[in-house]
Amino acid sequence: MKKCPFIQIYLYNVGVIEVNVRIVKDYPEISETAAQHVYDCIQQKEKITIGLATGDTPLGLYRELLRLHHEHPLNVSKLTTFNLDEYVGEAAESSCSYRYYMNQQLFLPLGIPLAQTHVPDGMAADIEAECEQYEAQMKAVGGIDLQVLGVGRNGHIGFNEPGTSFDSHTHKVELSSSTREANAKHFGSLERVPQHAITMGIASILHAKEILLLASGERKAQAMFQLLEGEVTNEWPVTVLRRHANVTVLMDEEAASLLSDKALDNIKVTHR
Ligand SMILES: O=P(O)(O)OC[C@H]1O[C@](O)(CO)[C@@H](O)[C@@H]1O
Repeated sequence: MKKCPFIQIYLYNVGVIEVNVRIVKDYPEISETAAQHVYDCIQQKEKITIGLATGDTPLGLYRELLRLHHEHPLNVSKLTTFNLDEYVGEAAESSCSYRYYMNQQLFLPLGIPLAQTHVPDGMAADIEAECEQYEAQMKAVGGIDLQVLGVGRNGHIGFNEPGTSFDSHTHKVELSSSTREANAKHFGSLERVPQHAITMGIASILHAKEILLLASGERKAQAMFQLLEGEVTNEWPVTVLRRHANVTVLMDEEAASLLSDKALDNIKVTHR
């Protein structure tokens, strides 16, 4: 991987916390950097479990990862994946489901056997049992090595909306109206967006050994400000990442646009 500035922010008013932050120019650079990191992690390990996200943000990562894979094929037999979330009531065949998204955007072109991929089953007759089983499956493979995350405008991670307990595990959630509105474009209308989803909980996410959060665009600037300069609070679920020992936040200049001079003064630039 080419050497890139690796920036650490120390916010002294909340004790010394270390969040690795990389501010790159724009979305294509986020995608390339993230894909290279994921590719390298897969290459380096004998066996790896990766947590994956949906939404618009990781699309570039998946595209770039496939490009790298086509240049120098990955051994996908050592890869297991777990997705963060799924809509309740959307079948795998529905073009609005996250299973469908993952199959199209990554799994089928990558050639990974689908049995090695996991997405919560939004059609399960017993959603609670499905949530428990999903947690058990993650545990059975030894947990997630690298979790890729996006972030909602309101700071949600996975589908953990503001107010979600930091102790939560995989569970059923009611989606906030802002999240449903943000995702309405994929369903054709707001009415068609499911009211509920299954999501890994915040404790499930924090259990990952490493977390890579991607944030692009001005829409994410407030969440980035809260993450790096606000209080750790479940009103902004993303802020919980400050409690994790190995988080990298990869954002573009627009997503970094609300960071204060004080925070930027505390940035130390090092190199990988
Ligand atoms: O990447 P986007 O489309 O901005 O979405 C951000 C977040 O919102 C979700 O799509 C859920 O609304 C998450 O899966 C994602 O991390």
